Amino acid sequence: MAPPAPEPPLHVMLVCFPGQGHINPFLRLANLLASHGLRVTFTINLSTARKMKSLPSSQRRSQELKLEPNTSSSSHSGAAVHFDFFDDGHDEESIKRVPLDQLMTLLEQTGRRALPEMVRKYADQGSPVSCFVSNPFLPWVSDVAATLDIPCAVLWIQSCASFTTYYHFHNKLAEFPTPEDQERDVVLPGMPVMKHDEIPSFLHPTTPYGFLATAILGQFAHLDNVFCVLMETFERLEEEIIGHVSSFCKVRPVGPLWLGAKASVGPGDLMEADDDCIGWLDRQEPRSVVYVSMGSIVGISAQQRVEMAHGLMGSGLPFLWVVRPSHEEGEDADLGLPEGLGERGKVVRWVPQEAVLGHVAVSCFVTHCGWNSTLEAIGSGKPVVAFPQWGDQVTDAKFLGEVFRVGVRMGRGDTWTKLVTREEVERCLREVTVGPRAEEMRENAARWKREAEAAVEEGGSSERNVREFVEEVKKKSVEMTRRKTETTTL
Ligand SMILES: O=c1ccn([C@@H]2O[C@H](COP(=O)(O)OP(=O)(O)O[C@H]3O[C@H](CO)[C@@H](O)[C@H](O)[C@H]3O)[C@@H](O)[C@H]2O)c(=O)[nH]1
Repeated sequence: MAPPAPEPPLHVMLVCFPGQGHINPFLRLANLLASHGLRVTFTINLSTARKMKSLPSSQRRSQELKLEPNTSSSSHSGAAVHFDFFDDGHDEESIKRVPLDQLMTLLEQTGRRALPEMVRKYADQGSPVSCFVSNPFLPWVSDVAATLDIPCAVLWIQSCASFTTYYHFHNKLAEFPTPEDQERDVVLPGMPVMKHDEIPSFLHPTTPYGFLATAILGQFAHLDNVFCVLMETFERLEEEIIGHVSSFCKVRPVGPLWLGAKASVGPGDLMEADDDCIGWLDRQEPRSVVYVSMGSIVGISAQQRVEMAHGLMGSGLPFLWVVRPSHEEGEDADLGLPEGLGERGKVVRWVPQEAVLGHVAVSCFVTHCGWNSTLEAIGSGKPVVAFPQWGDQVTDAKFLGEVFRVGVRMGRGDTWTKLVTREEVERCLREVTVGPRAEEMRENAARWKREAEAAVEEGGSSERNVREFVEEVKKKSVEMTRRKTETTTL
């Protein structure tokens, strides 16, 4: 008699929002789950996927479309990361012109139709979807999952501090700044007191991005639909806050995903990296270079670029600066940087950031404090100059400076309109590199690096949480199959 056919691996479908800050942690989670023997389907809108795949395979970090998991075990037949895309009716160029609020609606309309079709397709292929992992900007995914009777988790890709702040705001559990009292402090359990410009700025009454608050808060209205919140953080980093959040919500800190996933993240970069930046770093003295990057979305004004340039030059330190024109200026606009800038520094449009931060030549990181960059700095043990612009970045900056104690904050208030002068840039750079607290910041950064590595090692808190999540998905899958069998036989 022929042996029974092997069971297909559990199948988890990750639904990602089209932004670099989302794609990176989602791809990292995809790799990680596949290394635990799951089949993972990474789903995103087609026009974004085209940009991800079009990158040259020679690029240092973004290798070719990665279909095999980073696993040493061969026992998980069929386990891998697969890609599947839903058509949003746009191409790579036209999607860039869709305003963010309209993009949200477009993704919901096209995604709501496409996901059930994909689920049917996989069931027909003998690889039914056992679990969805949704994105905080796509709260409707958990509705779709509920309609299909498939369990759904969410990957929260910002800090637990931001999570609890949004939660308390959504549920009206604390006092927040109001139009009448714009400078009110915010007091939340397990958190240091936050000033009005330290809460995620979308929650402030003066924000021009109210629709983003609505989108993010949508996740909290759907929290009952998800059986667990995977979080891109680690227990030691936000111990007290995670402890408090665990009293009202099932959270599993699984980060830093970039350290845990170990492998390259696949074809995630939406921009092409400079070919020579690592070679350039190799030619610099150890612990000498200032690395400057404002992530994938933030563009600083032309005037601010000039101040930054003079501040960098005035510091006398070599620098690697990732800078692009702002969205309003357009991709091809001239950066208008002062002459002589190239003598001590290298100006590029995109780098393989993990490799840059891990390079021995880099001494500190001037960052906008997106949560991915924050965790990449923490996991690389580099002190920071925090230059937040909006959203969770201002909260992350507070934690980097005052709680993790690995840096200083540059500029306060509305940095969109207020200029941070060249003198201020220089002063902050001096403070983190040679100032009286520089050594202490370096030691703290080195300690956080060790903590981050310990969290993702075998038996570490994040590694354990991933394993327990996989077990939970298995149990839920068995329950789901039993429920469906009972329904069919009735
Ligand atoms: O030259 C570069 C610049 C950036 N990166 C990567 O791009 C990602 C950027 O992510 P992040 O640091 O989080 O910044 P944003 O792209 O600005 O992220 C958005 O999404 C994040 C997650 O929700 C939020 O925390 C931020 O506030 C929001 O701006 C990181 O993984 C970086 O390693 C590169 O690889 N090369």
